[in-house]
Amino acid sequence: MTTNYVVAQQVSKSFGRQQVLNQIDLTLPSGMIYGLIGPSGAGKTTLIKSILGMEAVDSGTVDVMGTRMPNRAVMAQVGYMAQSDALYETLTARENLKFFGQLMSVPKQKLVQMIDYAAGLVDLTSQLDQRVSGYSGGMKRRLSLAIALIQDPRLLILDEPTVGIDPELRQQIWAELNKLKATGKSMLVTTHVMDEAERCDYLMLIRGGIALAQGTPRDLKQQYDVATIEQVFLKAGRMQDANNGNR
Ligand SMILES: Nc1ncnc2c1ncn2[C@@H]1O[C@H](COP(=O)(O)OP(=O)(O)OP(=O)(O)O)[C@@H](O)[C@H]1O
Repeated sequence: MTTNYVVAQQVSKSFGRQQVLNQIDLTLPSGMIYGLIGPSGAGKTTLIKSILGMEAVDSGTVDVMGTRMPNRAVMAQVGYMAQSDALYETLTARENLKFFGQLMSVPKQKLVQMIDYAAGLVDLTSQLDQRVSGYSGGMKRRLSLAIALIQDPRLLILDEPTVGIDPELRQQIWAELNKLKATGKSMLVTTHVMDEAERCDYLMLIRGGIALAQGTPRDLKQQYDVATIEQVFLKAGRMQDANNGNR
């Protein structure tokens, strides 16, 4: 049976006079990679934070794992990788992983195994005992991803996980995300990288807080009669601008 890990219905949110999310619906079942694409300022991070219960919505509802959000216990079960890295720079990567693992109540015997697994996944095994202050931007990003995985979550929410990560490692990370998916885990991923959008099972195109289009990459390309998601993105944007101009 397919379970819905996330069900967001008619979510709206404003900051002051600016409406950042306008009646967004999003359903994320188990075993799916769901991509959120949209230009800078479209509302992607605000939507993610609303789903996590970190941002209060003005109207609409969000359920995660069948529980109405906000809910601290459920939030703690979600692997979340924020857009900016929240790492302890004076600690080593291993110490960071250990700290966050303990915070997430990972059992002691499992923690050592999970640190090895997560570090291997992001190719940081040989640098695990270096201080984070000496890490490059891409290494920090990879460590943040490892931390999001440390408690072996069923749901991962990743805000631009591959920014600053070189193409080869990005391939490896996507291969691993697909493996995680095959075990029934789900991922909600924001990205600016169009070839990553093509790798998602399902996409929401969001612009100015409005879900312009939703569907599988193949459906979207058919719907807009174009060859790539980048072209879908451009065409949907132009159509939105034309509609706004007509109002
Ligand atoms: N706490 C806040 N207070 C006021 N405005 C905010 C706040 N957070 C976000 N915004 C505004 O809401 C809009 C959407 O921001 P959001 O970060 O959700 O966009 P985004 O699609 O994630 O962009 P990016 O791809 O650049 O990360 C932006 O105009 C932003 O300035």
